[in-house]
Amino acid sequence: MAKFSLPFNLQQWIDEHREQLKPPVCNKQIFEQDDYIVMVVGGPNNRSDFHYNETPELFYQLEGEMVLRVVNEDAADDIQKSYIQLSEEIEKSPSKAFEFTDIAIKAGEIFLLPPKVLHSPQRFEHSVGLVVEQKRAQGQQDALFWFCEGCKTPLYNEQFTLDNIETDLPKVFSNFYDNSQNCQCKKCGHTAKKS
Ligand SMILES: N/C(C(=O)O)=C(/C=C\C=O)C(=O)O
Ligand SMILES: [Fe+2]
Repeated sequence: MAKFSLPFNLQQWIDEHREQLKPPVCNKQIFEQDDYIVMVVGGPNNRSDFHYNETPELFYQLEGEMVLRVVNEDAADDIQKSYIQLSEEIEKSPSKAFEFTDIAIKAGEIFLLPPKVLHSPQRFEHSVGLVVEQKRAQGQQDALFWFCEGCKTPLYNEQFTLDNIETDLPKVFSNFYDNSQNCQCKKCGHTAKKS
């Protein structure tokens, strides 16, 4: 027989787990069963990366406000690009600056991010949101990208298999920050700092 947890009070769950929503990502999964990845995410988080996800992400902001910074290289461009397309473009034009748009998501608002749109969640103090993602299919890979804060050109990216959404992202953060060559912009010399 399938195992499932009985309905519970989400606000009470949040109140009991608030202290566990810690940077850099501040996320905690609320179900063990993993057909969907359902997370509560607090703030302030500490993220300068952009997430590439082959599947959609649903954001429902419960308390306070967050900003989802998305990459829009060029308004006329299709922003749902595969990892291969993105990395080929970066290889072809490594000094091309990317552009970003900030999407504010306020308490009570819901937002569905399409697959393959590079996004960087910026979460503020005293904010809490619910995020729902799909369990990744076999062979499907996520990636994290960093762009120079000075000249907006690509600094580093890494593909990875997402098995555990609480622990897999910080491992890639370390791969980026622990190598000073990744963090130094070859175009303008600005260095990304872990805050
Ligand atoms: N939506 C994400 C994301 O990284 O894509 C968040 C956090 C953890 C999930 O991976 C977020 O919204 O803060
Ligand atoms: Fe994401």
